[in-house]
Amino acid sequence: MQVAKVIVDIPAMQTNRPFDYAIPPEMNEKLGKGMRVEVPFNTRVIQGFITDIQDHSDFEGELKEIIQPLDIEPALTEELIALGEDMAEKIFSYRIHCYQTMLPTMLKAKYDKEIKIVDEVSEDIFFDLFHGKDTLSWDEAVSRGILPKLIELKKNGQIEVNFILKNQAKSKTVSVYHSELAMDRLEDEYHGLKKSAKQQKVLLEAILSLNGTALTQKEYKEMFDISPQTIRTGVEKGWLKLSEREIFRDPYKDKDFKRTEALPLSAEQDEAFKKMNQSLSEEKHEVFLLKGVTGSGKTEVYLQLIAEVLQKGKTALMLVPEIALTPQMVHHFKGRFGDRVAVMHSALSAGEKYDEWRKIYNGEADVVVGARSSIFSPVKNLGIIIMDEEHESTYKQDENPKYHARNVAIWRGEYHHCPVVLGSATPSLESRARAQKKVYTLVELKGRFNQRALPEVEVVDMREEFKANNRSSFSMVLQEKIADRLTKRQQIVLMLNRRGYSSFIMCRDCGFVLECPNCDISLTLHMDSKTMKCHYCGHEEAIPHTCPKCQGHNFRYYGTGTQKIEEELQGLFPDARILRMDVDTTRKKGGHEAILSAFGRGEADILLGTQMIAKGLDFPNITLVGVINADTSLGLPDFRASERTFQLLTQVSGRAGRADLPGEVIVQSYNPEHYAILFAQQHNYDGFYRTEMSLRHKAGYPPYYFAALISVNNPDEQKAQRKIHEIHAILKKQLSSGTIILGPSKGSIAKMNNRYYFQILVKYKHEPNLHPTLKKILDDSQKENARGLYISIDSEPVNFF
Ligand SMILES: Nc1ncnc2c1ncn2[C@@H]1O[C@H](COP(=O)(O)OP(=O)(O)OP(=O)(O)O)[C@@H](O)[C@H]1O
Ligand SMILES: [Zn+2]
Ligand SMILES: [Zn+2]
Repeated sequence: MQVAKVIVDIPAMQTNRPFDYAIPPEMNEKLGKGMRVEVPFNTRVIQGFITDIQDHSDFEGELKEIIQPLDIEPALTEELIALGEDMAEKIFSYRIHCYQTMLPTMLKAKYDKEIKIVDEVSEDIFFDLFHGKDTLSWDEAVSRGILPKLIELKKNGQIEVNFILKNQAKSKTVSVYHSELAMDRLEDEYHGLKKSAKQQKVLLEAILSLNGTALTQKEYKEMFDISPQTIRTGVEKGWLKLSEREIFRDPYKDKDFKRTEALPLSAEQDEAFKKMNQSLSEEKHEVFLLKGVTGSGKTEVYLQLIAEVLQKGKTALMLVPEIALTPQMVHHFKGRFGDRVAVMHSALSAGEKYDEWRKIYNGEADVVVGARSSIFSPVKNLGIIIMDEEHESTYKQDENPKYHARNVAIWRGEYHHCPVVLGSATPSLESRARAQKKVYTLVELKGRFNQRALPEVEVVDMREEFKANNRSSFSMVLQEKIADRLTKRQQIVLMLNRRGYSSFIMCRDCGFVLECPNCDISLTLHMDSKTMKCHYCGHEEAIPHTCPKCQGHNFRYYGTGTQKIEEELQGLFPDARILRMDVDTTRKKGGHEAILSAFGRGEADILLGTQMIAKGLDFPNITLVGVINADTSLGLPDFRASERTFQLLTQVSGRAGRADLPGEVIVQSYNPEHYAILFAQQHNYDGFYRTEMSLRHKAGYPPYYFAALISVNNPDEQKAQRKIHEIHAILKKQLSSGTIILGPSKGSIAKMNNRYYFQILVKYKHEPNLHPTLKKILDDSQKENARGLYISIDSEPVNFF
């Protein structure tokens, strides 16, 4: 009898191990590891993943039988099965959660499926199994009990399974407006307008700058503040044409990518390349920290390493922070490797993501470029894993399973005996410290490509500006430099640092601040929708006109949003063409790309945005970068605040002067003597690293200590509190004296979605007892879990107090 080990879909400690199921005789030799199956569990029928197949079971009682397979080929590779097992253990997660995270949404959803013949089959099969048709519905195959036969056919590559999208027939389009008029015709219209036709002027300017690009009404509103009414006027006057645009569209699908060839490497690039290529040819697992200043040409080194890997018939995984999946990045990879590249980005629909996943699964793509979750791509025969901007906190998933893509990358690199390259101009302290200890191999690119100079950085003391009666958000020197670049027709990037920063309103009379009724935070003001929103639970309400507490009418609006800054900037420079990039203007699919491409084409003089503009941009004409407020991220109650600020300033400064024209950076600050700002000014990563390390050492923070954050939440504040004290007592008893237990304290947000949060932070250097103790706590709390008490453990918290 064949026995399948199955991880069932019940996320609980007791079920966090494989259960044995008998494989019914007709499915003998057909089922395989990684396939999903339906199994009976207690009185229910649930799904599960087969993790192994054996010929006996140690289970004493009578084994239940597998009901039916849910796949006709494995959804998970053997590698991913093993990875999920290790991962669950390390991060205190459930194996079922880890496995589910690895799969594209499409596979998990309840779509109708059909089986299609894709290669020649025998007459018997065609007539008996498929009843003389090319396709067969999944449900029919199940009810006729022929899945085992189909598994065989799938193995031979004769059939494939397709999802039937219910809404496929429905149009997935939105209305967009574009202009088909020639430039000079539009110019004529523009000059023919009456002085009073202000809105129409704005519209024509926008149309001119868009150069035929089609936008939705909403995009017009958000990018240019043009009302739907004005759009209608534009249509009536024949300036704009209405058409339909697909919403779910792979923005890169129809593009032709110009093929590029490998560029001759600089001496420094070549040296770095050779070092890493060494472990490629030795098929050795080694983790490299590629520390290369902004503009040093890391991308070309990545491309050439990947080319080597492909030459050897292997595959490559290239991770980038989501936001860096710009057309530029995609161009680099598609341009060099063509159709062999699968790009996984959030702009794809579930169906398109599944298509890319399948391309990878079937080995039709051998280079995968994608954000965090693509670290689980089912690539076989990996030759290299590269993680660009390795310091980015988006590589850590905040929700369960709380994994860090860097750790997963290293695990997979070990599995495949291949190198892992962590690249950054501003490596995380953790990685830099590991390189120091020779756990990682440090490879450096110290200069910019072509010996271009790093930009000159000037720090402006905003307290002095205030004293000198300058109430504007822009210092005098920044205003001068902007004016200068505008006349020289060079481009400017302005960053508003809004980390941990939001707009809210306060009553001037009594100090009342509007808070979320469900959470313990103030509501954020959104001018575009004219509402107050909670960023945690989504609660939304109208902007109040009277104070609920004192009935006053004098509200003060706090938090200078990008929108307000834009208005101020436009006031100072009425002729400047400004593109704004923030959460509001990029929310929709492709918004990010549209803005950046427009800027790249020179359709605007100034790109004004939040920290999302700091990364990856490589535009030759940017000669001035301004940071409007360097300090907001310093004030955060987060031990990484200085590190984040240093990284952000260094990254954004790095956008200036990347080509022939030299760059300049103006950093405005109220703490101009802060070391994070000074080291960023001097482009002195090593100095920052040393200073910050000694501070972390004194304070007992990572990377000197490891940390684990245990958090408890319950709708009843007292229950949650009681539990956290219980846990505290256990930890005190079990852990050694060298380990620091902080708390219990209220969560960083004490109340979220009507649940109360309490937490304990454990800091340790070597604590063999921690893992078993925490596992036991989780185990014992299972029964309570059912009553709405949640315990969660983050083994590598990114944010804590
Ligand atoms: N070998 C080369 N030959 C010609 N141009 C190169 C070469 N290497 C890099 N460049 C050019 O130098 C510029 C900077 O390179 P790249 O964008 O890769 O920098 P980076 O190290 O990724 O910087 P950042 O960390 O700021 O993103 C790019 O315009 C790139 O095209
Ligand atoms: Zn809320
Ligand atoms: Zn009031």
